[in-house]
Amino acid sequence: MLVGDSGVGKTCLLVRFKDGAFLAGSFISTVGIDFRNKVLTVDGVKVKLQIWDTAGQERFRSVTHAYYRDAHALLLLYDVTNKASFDNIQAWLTEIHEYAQQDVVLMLLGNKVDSAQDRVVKREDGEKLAKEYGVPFMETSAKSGLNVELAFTAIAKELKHRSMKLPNEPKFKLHDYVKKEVRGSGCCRS
Ligand SMILES: Nc1nc2c(ncn2[C@@H]2O[C@H](COP(=O)(O)OP(=O)(O)OP(=O)(O)O)[C@@H](O)[C@H]2O)c(=O)[nH]1
Repeated sequence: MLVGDSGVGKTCLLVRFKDGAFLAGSFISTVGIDFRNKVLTVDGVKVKLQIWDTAGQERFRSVTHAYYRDAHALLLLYDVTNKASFDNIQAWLTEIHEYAQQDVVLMLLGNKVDSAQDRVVKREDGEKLAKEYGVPFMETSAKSGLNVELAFTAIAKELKHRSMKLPNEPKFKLHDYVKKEVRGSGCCRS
């Protein structure tokens, strides 16, 4: 499930991952909740991800609360060009703590890194916050595609590992895996 303030790029991130495209132009806010499926092959095993895209707007909050309970993983986004969306991360984490399963897989994503000139949230601030809460962290761009595949693959690997629990398989380490992240703005393919 994708969560975070309105306008941080949740729908665009999902569309980039699902269709490999960027929704340029006018911003159409998600109403309530929507989902898309994508099948990934992870270590030779097919994993079907059902990805729920939530509305970031406050007025839909009661709708999204109802979905937290069934989520196996949450991608929590802020927009590196919008300080308020970063400042609200703690409130989102409180909400997640209240409504989601205790062992939910959680990852923090700083999106829109292609907009280097408009950046107001430093990479180190994202890293620091993620470290404080023990959450894996990456910077992404739905516009350029930077780290989008990697973020969803990391989640898929973790979920596959949890569901299969093969005795001889080494433990998958999500925190280590996200170190494959490509740094920079990744500017720009549409
Ligand atoms: N430059 C840039 N713009 C982006 C990126 N991702 C999204 N946007 C733009 O940000 C705006 C909001 O994107 P959405 O994906 O609709 O945001 P959202 O988080 O789904 O918003 P809600 O549905 O209201 O919760 C749109 O105008 C997008 O084109 C990105 O990675 N880079």
